[in-house]
Amino acid sequence: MQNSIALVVATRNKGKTSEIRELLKDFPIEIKNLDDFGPIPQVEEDGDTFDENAYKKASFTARILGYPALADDSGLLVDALDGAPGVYSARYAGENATDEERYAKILQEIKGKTNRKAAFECVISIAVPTGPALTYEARCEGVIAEQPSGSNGFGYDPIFYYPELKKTFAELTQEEKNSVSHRGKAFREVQEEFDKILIWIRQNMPVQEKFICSED
Ligand SMILES: O=P(O)(O)OP(=O)(O)OP(=O)(O)OC[C@H]1O[C@@H](n2cnc3c(O)ncnc32)[C@H](O)[C@@H]1O
Ligand SMILES: [Mg+2]
Repeated sequence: MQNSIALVVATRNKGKTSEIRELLKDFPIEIKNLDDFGPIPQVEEDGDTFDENAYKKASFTARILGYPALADDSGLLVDALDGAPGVYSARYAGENATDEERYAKILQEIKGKTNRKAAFECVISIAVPTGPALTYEARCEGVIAEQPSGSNGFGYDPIFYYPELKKTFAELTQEEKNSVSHRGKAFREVQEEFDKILIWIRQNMPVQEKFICSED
């Protein structure tokens, strides 16, 4: 009998959670969400890079909960806006804005510009409570659509047109999006290294009992 490892997916974004669960579904781990625990203080995502913020979220969660944790920090970079919204993607139109308000602001700002190139970037950090972490990152290139289209996915997906599939990300199924997206690509590396990651977690966890769940 083998014991499996529990891993907390440290995100409050339901769209991301769903994609990440799908990307990790074939692996021998027990995935926990933040909702599985009581109230947890929110991490301030004040880093200058996706790397910094992903590490902050993963290491903070691991430390507070005593489990290995995986965080994703990601965002949209628009060429004609000098890489904005970038690390500010989640709060581009203000803290309480909706996804629609955020992408409407981008459409407004690039109105009339000929260069509509954009990219999504994603950094995954997997951390243990004592601090060490592993990092994976990827990028996906596309263009900003003239108008929003599609209702799948989340965030900026309705305005992110992916030329190879001639659709916006919001017009793709979750499986199709995961097969080409920034998050999907970063997780492909996680998947390839999964055995090594499990060994690394076991070696770096301070207390062995809590994060190992018996399989029945
Ligand atoms: O920090 P957590 O709790 O994970 O959730 P979040 O929504 O705040 O996530 P980020 O801090 O990483 O902010 C990234 C923002 O970029 C956008 N984004 C990231 N990945 C995306 C994707 O695959 N499709 C569309 N928009 C995406 C989306 O609006 C996110 O809110
Ligand atoms: Mg966030």
